[in-house]
Amino acid sequence: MANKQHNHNDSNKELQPLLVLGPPFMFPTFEAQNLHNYRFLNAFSSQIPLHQFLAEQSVDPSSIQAILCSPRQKISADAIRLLPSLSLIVTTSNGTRHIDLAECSYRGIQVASIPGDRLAVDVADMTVGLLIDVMWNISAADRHLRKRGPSKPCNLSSGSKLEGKRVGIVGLGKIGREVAKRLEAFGCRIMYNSRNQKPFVSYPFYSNVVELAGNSDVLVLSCSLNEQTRHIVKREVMLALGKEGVIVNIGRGDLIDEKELVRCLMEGEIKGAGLDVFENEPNVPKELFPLDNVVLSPHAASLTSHRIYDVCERVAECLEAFFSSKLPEYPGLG
Ligand SMILES: O=CC(=O)O
Repeated sequence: MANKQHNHNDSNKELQPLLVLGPPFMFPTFEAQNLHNYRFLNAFSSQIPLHQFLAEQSVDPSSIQAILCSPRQKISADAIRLLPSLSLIVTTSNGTRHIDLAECSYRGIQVASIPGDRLAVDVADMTVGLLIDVMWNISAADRHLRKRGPSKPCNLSSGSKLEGKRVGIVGLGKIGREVAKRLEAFGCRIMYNSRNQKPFVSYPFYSNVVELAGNSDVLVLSCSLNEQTRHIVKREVMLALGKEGVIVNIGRGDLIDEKELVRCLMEGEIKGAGLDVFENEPNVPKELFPLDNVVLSPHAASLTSHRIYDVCERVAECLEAFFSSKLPEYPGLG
Protein backbone atom coordinates (compact mmCIF):
# COMPACT_ATOMS: atom_id res chain seq x y z
CA MET A 1 0.00 0.00 0.00
CA ALA A 2 1.39 3.39 -0.96
CA ASN A 3 2.09 5.76 1.88
CA LYS A 4 0.19 8.96 1.52
CA GLN A 5 2.04 12.16 2.33
CA HIS A 6 0.04 14.67 4.26
CA ASN A 7 1.30 18.17 3.81
CA HIS A 8 -1.02 20.85 4.97
CA ASN A 9 1.52 23.17 6.47
CA ASP A 10 2.53 26.47 5.01
CA SER A 11 6.34 26.12 5.12
CA ASN A 12 6.81 29.50 6.82
CA LYS A 13 4.60 28.57 9.73
CA GLU A 14 6.03 27.16 12.91
CA LEU A 15 5.22 23.48 13.28
CA GLN A 16 2.58 22.57 15.84
CA PRO A 17 4.03 20.40 18.61
CA LEU A 18 2.46 16.96 18.78
CA LEU A 19 3.14 15.02 21.94
CA VAL A 20 3.35 11.30 21.25
CA LEU A 21 2.78 9.11 24.31
CA GLY A 22 2.66 5.34 24.27
CA PRO A 23 4.54 3.62 21.47
CA PRO A 24 2.10 3.39 18.57
CA PHE A 25 3.16 0.65 16.16
CA MET A 26 2.17 2.73 13.21
CA PHE A 27 4.28 5.60 14.46
CA PRO A 28 7.20 5.42 12.00
CA THR A 29 4.71 5.39 9.11
CA PHE A 30 2.71 8.24 10.59
CA GLU A 31 5.75 10.35 11.38
CA ALA A 32 7.21 9.83 7.90
CA GLN A 33 3.94 10.96 6.34
CA ASN A 34 3.58 14.01 8.58
CA LEU A 35 7.10 15.31 9.17
CA HIS A 36 6.19 18.61 7.55
CA ASN A 37 3.08 19.12 9.62
CA TYR A 38 4.09 18.62 13.23
CA ARG A 39 6.98 18.92 15.57
CA PHE A 40 6.96 15.38 16.92
CA LEU A 41 7.72 15.12 20.63
CA ASN A 42 8.29 11.41 21.07
CA ALA A 43 8.02 11.10 24.81
CA PHE A 44 7.33 7.37 24.54
CA SER A 45 10.90 6.60 23.60
CA SER A 46 12.18 8.38 26.68
CA GLN A 47 12.30 6.69 30.08
CA ILE A 48 12.08 9.96 32.02
CA PRO A 49 8.95 11.57 33.53
CA LEU A 50 6.94 13.76 31.18
CA HIS A 51 7.67 17.09 32.90
CA GLN A 52 11.40 16.35 32.68
CA PHE A 53 11.10 15.28 29.03
CA LEU A 54 9.38 18.57 28.15
CA ALA A 55 11.98 20.58 30.05
CA GLU A 56 14.83 18.74 28.30
CA GLN A 57 13.24 19.43 24.91
CA SER A 58 12.73 23.10 25.91
CA VAL A 59 9.03 22.75 25.26
CA ASP A 60 6.62 25.05 27.02
CA PRO A 61 3.87 22.68 28.33
CA SER A 62 1.25 25.28 27.49
CA SER A 63 2.18 25.06 23.79
CA ILE A 64 0.83 21.52 23.57
CA GLN A 65 -2.73 21.24 22.37
CA ALA A 66 -2.82 17.65 21.16
CA ILE A 67 -1.56 14.23 22.20
CA LEU A 68 -1.25 11.18 19.99
CA CYS A 69 -1.27 7.97 22.01
CA SER A 70 -1.82 4.25 21.80
CA PRO A 71 -3.38 1.78 24.22
CA ARG A 72 0.14 0.69 25.12
CA GLN A 73 0.44 3.45 27.71
CA LYS A 74 -1.98 4.85 30.24
CA ILE A 75 -2.64 8.58 29.98
CA SER A 76 -3.05 9.61 33.59
CA ALA A 77 -4.76 12.64 35.08
CA ASP A 78 -1.30 13.77 36.27
CA ALA A 79 0.05 13.80 32.71
CA ILE A 80 -3.03 15.68 31.48
CA ARG A 81 -2.71 18.24 34.29
CA LEU A 82 0.82 19.09 33.14
CA LEU A 83 -0.63 20.46 29.89
CA PRO A 84 -2.88 23.47 30.46
CA SER A 85 -3.77 23.98 26.78
CA LEU A 86 -4.45 20.36 25.95
CA SER A 87 -7.69 20.11 23.95
CA LEU A 88 -7.45 16.85 22.01
CA ILE A 89 -6.21 13.32 22.66
CA VAL A 90 -6.17 11.01 19.65
CA THR A 91 -5.63 7.34 20.34
CA THR A 92 -4.68 4.90 17.61
CA SER A 93 -6.98 2.34 19.23
CA ASN A 94 -10.66 1.65 19.18
CA GLY A 95 -10.79 1.54 23.00
CA THR A 96 -10.18 4.63 25.15
CA ARG A 97 -9.96 3.16 28.66
CA HIS A 98 -6.20 3.75 28.90
CA ILE A 99 -7.00 7.48 29.04
CA ASP A 100 -8.27 9.16 32.20
CA LEU A 101 -11.64 10.03 30.70
CA ALA A 102 -12.93 11.65 33.89
CA GLU A 103 -10.11 14.22 33.79
CA CYS A 104 -10.72 14.80 30.05
CA SER A 105 -14.38 15.39 30.63
CA TYR A 106 -13.64 17.72 33.55
CA ARG A 107 -11.24 19.72 31.36
CA GLY A 108 -13.41 19.56 28.22
CA ILE A 109 -10.66 17.71 26.35
CA GLN A 110 -11.91 15.82 23.29
CA VAL A 111 -10.92 12.18 22.94
CA ALA A 112 -10.84 10.67 19.47
CA SER A 113 -10.48 6.95 18.88
CA ILE A 114 -10.27 5.02 15.64
CA PRO A 115 -13.25 2.77 15.12
CA GLY A 116 -12.30 -0.66 13.87
CA ASP A 117 -14.62 -1.91 11.18
CA ARG A 118 -12.66 -5.09 10.51
CA LEU A 119 -10.85 -5.14 13.84
CA ALA A 120 -12.80 -8.06 15.28
CA VAL A 121 -11.75 -10.33 12.43
CA ASP A 122 -8.07 -9.48 12.83
CA VAL A 123 -8.11 -9.80 16.61
CA ALA A 124 -9.96 -13.13 16.37
CA ASP A 125 -7.30 -14.50 14.01
CA MET A 126 -4.60 -13.46 16.44
CA THR A 127 -6.52 -15.00 19.37
CA VAL A 128 -6.57 -18.37 17.63
CA GLY A 129 -2.89 -17.91 16.75
CA LEU A 130 -1.95 -17.28 20.37
CA LEU A 131 -4.02 -20.25 21.52
CA ILE A 132 -2.49 -22.66 19.03
CA ASP A 133 0.97 -21.34 19.89
CA VAL A 134 0.43 -22.02 23.60
CA MET A 135 -1.14 -25.44 22.99
CA TRP A 136 1.62 -26.53 20.60
CA ASN A 137 4.58 -24.69 22.18
CA ILE A 138 5.42 -23.22 18.79
CA SER A 139 7.31 -20.14 20.00
CA ALA A 140 9.05 -22.09 22.75
CA ALA A 141 10.15 -24.82 20.31
CA ASP A 142 11.36 -22.15 17.90
CA ARG A 143 13.48 -20.56 20.66
CA HIS A 144 14.95 -23.90 21.68
CA LEU A 145 15.79 -24.80 18.09
CA ARG A 146 17.48 -21.48 17.37
CA LYS A 147 19.39 -21.41 20.64
CA ARG A 148 20.44 -25.03 20.97
CA GLY A 149 20.27 -26.45 17.48
CA PRO A 150 18.37 -29.51 16.25
CA SER A 151 20.40 -32.23 18.02
CA LYS A 152 20.01 -31.03 21.63
CA PRO A 153 17.08 -32.58 23.51
CA CYS A 154 14.15 -30.24 23.88
CA ASN A 155 12.13 -30.92 27.01
CA LEU A 156 8.94 -29.12 26.05
CA SER A 157 5.67 -30.79 26.86
CA SER A 158 3.80 -32.40 23.98
CA GLY A 159 1.30 -30.47 21.89
CA SER A 160 -2.38 -30.49 22.68
CA LYS A 161 -5.09 -30.46 20.03
CA LEU A 162 -7.93 -27.98 19.98
CA GLU A 163 -10.60 -30.46 18.95
CA GLY A 164 -12.97 -31.19 21.81
CA LYS A 165 -11.65 -28.37 24.03
CA ARG A 166 -14.22 -26.45 26.01
CA VAL A 167 -13.63 -22.76 25.39
CA GLY A 168 -15.15 -20.20 27.75
CA ILE A 169 -15.35 -16.77 26.14
CA VAL A 170 -15.65 -13.82 28.49
CA GLY A 171 -17.38 -11.13 26.42
CA LEU A 172 -19.36 -12.30 23.41
CA GLY A 173 -19.22 -9.04 21.47
CA LYS A 174 -17.94 -8.74 17.90
CA ILE A 175 -14.50 -10.15 18.74
CA GLY A 176 -15.86 -12.92 20.97
CA ARG A 177 -18.27 -14.06 18.27
CA GLU A 178 -15.52 -14.13 15.62
CA VAL A 179 -13.36 -16.18 17.99
CA ALA A 180 -16.27 -18.56 18.63
CA LYS A 181 -16.87 -19.01 14.89
CA ARG A 182 -13.23 -19.91 14.29
CA LEU A 183 -12.89 -22.24 17.26
CA GLU A 184 -16.13 -24.05 16.42
CA ALA A 185 -14.50 -24.93 13.11
CA PHE A 186 -11.64 -26.52 15.11
CA GLY A 187 -14.17 -28.72 16.91
CA CYS A 188 -14.14 -26.76 20.19
CA ARG A 189 -17.20 -26.48 22.41
CA ILE A 190 -18.02 -22.85 23.04
CA MET A 191 -19.60 -21.36 26.16
CA TYR A 192 -19.57 -17.79 27.37
CA ASN A 193 -20.06 -15.15 30.00
CA SER A 194 -21.23 -11.64 29.28
CA ARG A 195 -23.26 -8.93 30.95
CA ASN A 196 -26.47 -10.44 29.57
CA GLN A 197 -27.38 -13.68 27.91
CA LYS A 198 -27.46 -13.29 24.12
CA PRO A 199 -30.76 -14.38 22.57
CA PHE A 200 -29.16 -15.01 19.15
CA VAL A 201 -26.64 -17.72 20.15
CA SER A 202 -27.15 -21.23 21.46
CA TYR A 203 -23.82 -21.50 23.31
CA PRO A 204 -24.26 -22.24 27.03
CA PHE A 205 -24.29 -19.01 29.07
CA TYR A 206 -22.69 -18.65 32.50
CA SER A 207 -23.50 -15.58 34.51
CA ASN A 208 -20.61 -16.41 36.83
CA VAL A 209 -17.02 -16.39 35.58
CA VAL A 210 -15.79 -18.86 38.22
CA GLU A 211 -18.39 -21.36 37.03
CA LEU A 212 -17.49 -20.69 33.40
CA ALA A 213 -13.82 -21.31 34.20
CA GLY A 214 -14.68 -24.49 36.11
CA ASN A 215 -16.33 -25.86 32.97
CA SER A 216 -13.67 -24.68 30.48
CA ASP A 217 -10.27 -25.87 29.28
CA VAL A 218 -9.52 -22.49 27.72
CA LEU A 219 -10.60 -19.03 28.82
CA VAL A 220 -10.58 -16.28 26.20
CA LEU A 221 -10.90 -12.70 27.45
CA SER A 222 -12.53 -10.51 24.84
CA CYS A 223 -14.73 -8.21 26.91
CA SER A 224 -14.19 -4.50 27.28
CA LEU A 225 -12.66 -3.03 30.39
CA ASN A 226 -14.92 -1.25 32.85
CA GLU A 227 -15.54 -1.12 36.59
CA GLN A 228 -17.38 -4.47 36.46
CA THR A 229 -14.76 -6.30 34.40
CA ARG A 230 -11.56 -4.99 36.01
CA HIS A 231 -9.81 -8.07 37.50
CA ILE A 232 -12.71 -10.24 36.40
CA VAL A 233 -10.10 -13.01 36.29
CA LYS A 234 -8.71 -13.33 39.78
CA ARG A 235 -6.96 -16.21 41.50
CA GLU A 236 -10.24 -17.98 42.24
CA VAL A 237 -11.09 -18.02 38.53
CA MET A 238 -7.65 -19.38 37.61
CA LEU A 239 -7.88 -22.11 40.24
CA ALA A 240 -11.31 -23.06 38.86
CA LEU A 241 -9.83 -23.23 35.34
CA GLY A 242 -7.28 -25.67 36.71
CA LYS A 243 -3.83 -27.05 36.03
CA GLU A 244 -4.60 -28.00 32.42
CA GLY A 245 -6.27 -24.66 31.70
CA VAL A 246 -5.06 -21.99 29.27
CA ILE A 247 -5.92 -18.28 29.26
CA VAL A 248 -5.78 -16.07 26.18
CA ASN A 249 -6.15 -12.34 26.82
CA ILE A 250 -6.61 -10.07 23.83
CA GLY A 251 -8.91 -7.65 25.70
CA ARG A 252 -7.14 -5.44 28.22
CA GLY A 253 -4.42 -6.23 30.76
CA ASP A 254 -6.52 -5.04 33.68
CA LEU A 255 -9.09 -7.77 33.05
CA ILE A 256 -6.73 -10.13 34.90
CA ASP A 257 -5.15 -9.73 38.29
CA GLU A 258 -1.69 -9.88 36.73
CA LYS A 259 0.26 -10.59 39.92
CA GLU A 260 -1.93 -13.63 40.51
CA LEU A 261 -1.62 -14.66 36.87
CA VAL A 262 2.17 -14.64 37.17
CA ARG A 263 1.95 -16.68 40.38
CA CYS A 264 -0.47 -19.20 38.89
CA LEU A 265 1.73 -19.63 35.81
CA MET A 266 4.91 -20.04 37.86
CA GLU A 267 3.31 -22.44 40.32
CA GLY A 268 1.63 -24.53 37.62
CA GLU A 269 -1.87 -23.66 38.84
CA ILE A 270 -2.78 -23.12 35.17
CA LYS A 271 -1.04 -24.64 32.18
CA GLY A 272 -0.28 -21.63 30.05
CA ALA A 273 -1.29 -18.25 28.67
CA GLY A 274 -1.26 -16.28 25.45
CA LEU A 275 -1.11 -12.57 26.31
CA ASP A 276 -1.41 -9.60 23.99
CA VAL A 277 -2.17 -7.12 26.75
CA PHE A 278 -0.72 -6.29 30.18
CA GLU A 279 -1.69 -4.26 33.21
CA ASN A 280 1.14 -1.80 33.02
CA GLU A 281 1.86 -1.44 29.30
CA PRO A 282 4.20 -1.19 27.61
CA ASN A 283 5.82 -3.10 30.48
CA VAL A 284 5.53 -6.87 30.67
CA PRO A 285 6.12 -8.59 34.03
CA LYS A 286 9.72 -9.76 33.83
CA GLU A 287 8.85 -13.06 35.55
CA LEU A 288 7.03 -14.07 32.36
CA PHE A 289 10.08 -13.89 30.10
CA PRO A 290 11.68 -17.21 31.10
CA LEU A 291 8.39 -19.13 31.04
CA ASP A 292 7.95 -21.45 28.07
CA ASN A 293 4.25 -21.89 28.80
CA VAL A 294 3.53 -18.24 28.00
CA VAL A 295 3.32 -16.60 24.59
CA LEU A 296 3.75 -12.83 24.67
CA SER A 297 2.65 -10.26 22.12
CA PRO A 298 3.09 -6.48 22.51
CA HIS A 299 -0.56 -5.38 22.14
CA ALA A 300 -0.39 -6.10 18.44
CA ALA A 301 -3.53 -8.20 17.92
CA SER A 302 -5.23 -5.76 15.59
CA LEU A 303 -2.20 -4.52 13.73
CA THR A 304 -2.49 -5.74 10.19
CA SER A 305 -0.86 -3.54 7.56
CA HIS A 306 -4.35 -2.61 6.42
CA ARG A 307 -5.28 -1.38 9.90
CA ILE A 308 -2.04 0.58 10.27
CA TYR A 309 -2.65 2.32 6.95
CA ASP A 310 -6.23 3.08 7.91
CA VAL A 311 -5.27 4.41 11.36
CA CYS A 312 -2.57 6.69 9.90
CA GLU A 313 -5.11 8.14 7.48
CA ARG A 314 -7.73 8.74 10.12
CA VAL A 315 -5.35 10.16 12.70
CA ALA A 316 -4.01 12.57 10.07
CA GLU A 317 -7.52 13.69 9.13
CA CYS A 318 -8.48 14.16 12.73
CA LEU A 319 -5.43 16.25 13.62
CA GLU A 320 -5.76 18.28 10.46
CA ALA A 321 -9.40 19.06 11.22
CA PHE A 322 -8.47 20.01 14.77
CA PHE A 323 -5.53 22.27 13.96
CA SER A 324 -7.31 23.96 11.09
CA SER A 325 -10.15 24.65 13.54
CA LYS A 326 -12.69 23.05 11.25
CA LEU A 327 -15.75 21.84 13.01
CA PRO A 328 -14.67 18.29 13.84
CA GLU A 329 -16.67 15.82 11.82
CA TYR A 330 -14.48 12.99 12.88
CA PRO A 331 -16.68 10.11 14.12
CA GLY A 332 -14.52 9.37 17.14
CA LEU A 333 -14.65 12.94 18.38
CA GLY A 334 -17.05 13.87 21.05
O1 LIG B 1 -6.50 -2.55 21.53
C1 LIG B 1 -6.74 -2.12 20.47
C2 LIG B 1 -7.84 -1.22 20.19
O2 LIG B 1 -8.60 -0.86 21.11
O3 LIG B 1 -7.94 -0.80 19.02
